[in-house]
Formats: sequence, structure tokens, C-alpha cells
Amino acid sequence: MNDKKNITGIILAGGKSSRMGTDKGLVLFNKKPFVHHIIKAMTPLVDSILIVSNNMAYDTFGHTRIEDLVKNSGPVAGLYTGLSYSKTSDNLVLSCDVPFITTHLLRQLLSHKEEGYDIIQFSASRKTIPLVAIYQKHCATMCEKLLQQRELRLRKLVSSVKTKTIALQEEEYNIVANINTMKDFKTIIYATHD
Ligand SMILES: Nc1nc2c(ncn2[C@@H]2O[C@H](COP(=O)(O)OP(=O)(O)OP(=O)(O)O)[C@@H](O)[C@H]2O)c(=O)[nH]1
Repeated sequence: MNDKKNITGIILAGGKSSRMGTDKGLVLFNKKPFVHHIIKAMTPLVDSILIVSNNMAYDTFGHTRIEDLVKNSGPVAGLYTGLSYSKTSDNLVLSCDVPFITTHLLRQLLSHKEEGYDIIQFSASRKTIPLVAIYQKHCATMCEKLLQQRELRLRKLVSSVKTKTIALQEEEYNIVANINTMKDFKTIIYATHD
């Protein structure tokens, strides 16, 4: 089924990856970089993909790579860059550290996109997941304002606009697990993929 509907996919792949010690999006899962799995999950749902990263290694994935408009300022800056370049109102935004994400789950987010929210995100247990979410392009304006104030917390953006949070079922939590360390990675691999 071709269900592309004027949506841009944005992958945030900047940052320091200090806890991982190496660029997280390029860590291998099933012999492919995390970002490969994210691209694969997004592809059936979006018209084009933007990778926001200053690392040229991401050029090999066959999608447009753009560099942060504001350097060293965290995910809000990555989001600001992606939304500024995007040509569509709806944007499916993912971090580069969710290698278990599936098209099926992302479709759940998209099923709410006509409801008039600025952001639609998941939550797992009580933890919200603002980097597996849909953002309206106009959120770039709020990102810019926050960056000008040096307010770098993504949750500040999420709480400043009209946000819908979709609670996942417990059995879906691992699908959105974000991997910040090799220890996180090994724990989840042993729990779910062995
Ligand atoms: N483009 C862009 N993406 C970022 C930036 N900072 C973080 N990200 C992305 O946002 C997501 C969440 O980042 P974090 O895990 O909070 O931060 P990190 O700097 O990547 O990692 P740590 O140094 O371990 O905290 C990841 O997909 C990062 O690649 C940034 O400055 N620019």
C-alpha cells in the first residue's frame, strides 16, 4: 500500500553521543547502522527524508543531509534545522537512536495527524518520547525563539505548543527504546532478540 501523504521524514543524528562514545546512529544492529533501520521504518510513510547531522558519513545513505543551523545546541537545534528545510506541514521526526522502530508503530502516530495538534508524540509508561513524533513545520518558529533564549530543553517546546501524547501498550515499549549506551543496547538485545 502506498500511503505517502505529503510528509517529510526528519532524522536527528547530531549531538555528542558522549554516553555511547561513538556516533550512535552509525552503531550496527543486525549488521546495519541504526540509521538504516530508521530510514527503513520511515520510508513507506514519507515523501522524502532529511538527515540532520554535521557528520559526512551520513551522506552514504542516499538522502539529503543538512547541517545544524545553530551548532552545539542539542535536539531543539536539530529540529529547528530539519523543520526549517522541510517543505511540508507534517514532519515525522525520529532520533537516530531508536533502531527497533517499526513502520507499523509510526503509522499509529500518523493516524492522528488531522486532529490539529502541533506535536503528536508517544509515551511509554510515564516517559514521553518527543523524538518519535510528528511536528508541524511552524514549530520551527518556537524552536528559534527557544534557541535565542538559550533554552535547549526539548520538553520546553513540547509544553509550549498544542501536544497530543499517545500512550503505548507495555508490549510496545521496547520498539521505541532509545539506545544511549552499549549497555542499554546489550540489555535490550538480550531481552528481546535472543
Ligand atoms: N542535529 C542534531 N541532532 C542532535 C543534537 N543533539 C542531539 N541530537 C540528536 O537528538 C537525539 C537525542 O540526543 P541525546 O541522546 O539527548 O544527546 P546526544 O548528544 O546525542 O548524546 P549524549 O552525549 O550521550 O547525551 C539523538 O538522535 C541525537 O543524534 C544536535 O546538536 N544536532
